[in-house]
Amino acid sequence: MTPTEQHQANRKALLDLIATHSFKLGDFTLASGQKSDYYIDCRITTLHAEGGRLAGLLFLDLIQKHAPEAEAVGGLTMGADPLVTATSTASAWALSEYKEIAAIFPEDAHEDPNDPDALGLPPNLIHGFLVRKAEKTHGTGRRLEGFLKPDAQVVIVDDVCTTGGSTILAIEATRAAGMKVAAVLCLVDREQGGRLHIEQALAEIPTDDDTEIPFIPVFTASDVRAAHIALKESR
Ligand SMILES: O=P(O)(O)OC[C@H]1O[C@H](OP(=O)(O)OP(=O)(O)O)[C@H](O)[C@@H]1O
Ligand SMILES: O=C(O)c1cc(=O)[nH]c(=O)[nH]1
Repeated sequence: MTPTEQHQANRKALLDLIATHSFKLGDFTLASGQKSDYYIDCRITTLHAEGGRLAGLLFLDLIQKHAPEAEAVGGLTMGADPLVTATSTASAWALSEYKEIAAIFPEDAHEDPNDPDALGLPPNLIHGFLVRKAEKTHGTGRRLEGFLKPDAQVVIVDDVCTTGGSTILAIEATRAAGMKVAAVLCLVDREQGGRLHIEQALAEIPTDDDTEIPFIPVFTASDVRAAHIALKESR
């Protein structure tokens, strides 16, 4: 399987897990206070062993593509917690796998687009940090826990985006701590305006080379609903 085929297979497997375990119909109140007749409880999937592995691999692929200089991934507790850990762990496994292969084939451990056997450069470790909803009033009193490095490029993640308010809080706290947001990833966009709010917030952040900071939702709520229906019909 090529890396692209593997990425697509991981995407499909993760979508099916979300559609099976996380999609619920009923009466729900959302974080924003809005009412909804459905809820996507992503934590069930991101805390599922295989769901966490797949989410980590997919987020790592997206970070390598859209924010290759990123040193860390972080987000607002607690929707982001399993995603942050899964992504940082996936990066450590990727590096350890690279080192194992490079030890066996040291002549391939280089970057050369003309050499089909070239392993490329070793993948970066992506560390993790979590943003508290409120600063701790004891201990270290920190708002951000884990990785913290002034001017480091980091990627913000969230499991669900409805109004985008939670993701924007994480972006603001991360910037207030002195780090640079290089991209924003979200597992499921509910298509209720959050995308626009996040993109507007990102557009206001000055970047060194005037490029736009990307917001990348992996799935939409419509994808999840369609997969839920398809899986139900196939049973
Ligand atoms: O786009 P928004 O309108 O901000 O809504 C999305 C947020 O809602 C959920 O978190 P919740 O506030 O339920 O808290 P939890 O993650 O601590 O459970 C979810 O994990 C997102 O972070
Ligand atoms: O907006 C929210 O609070 C929300 C919606 C949803 O589908 N899932 C979730 O975890 N939070």
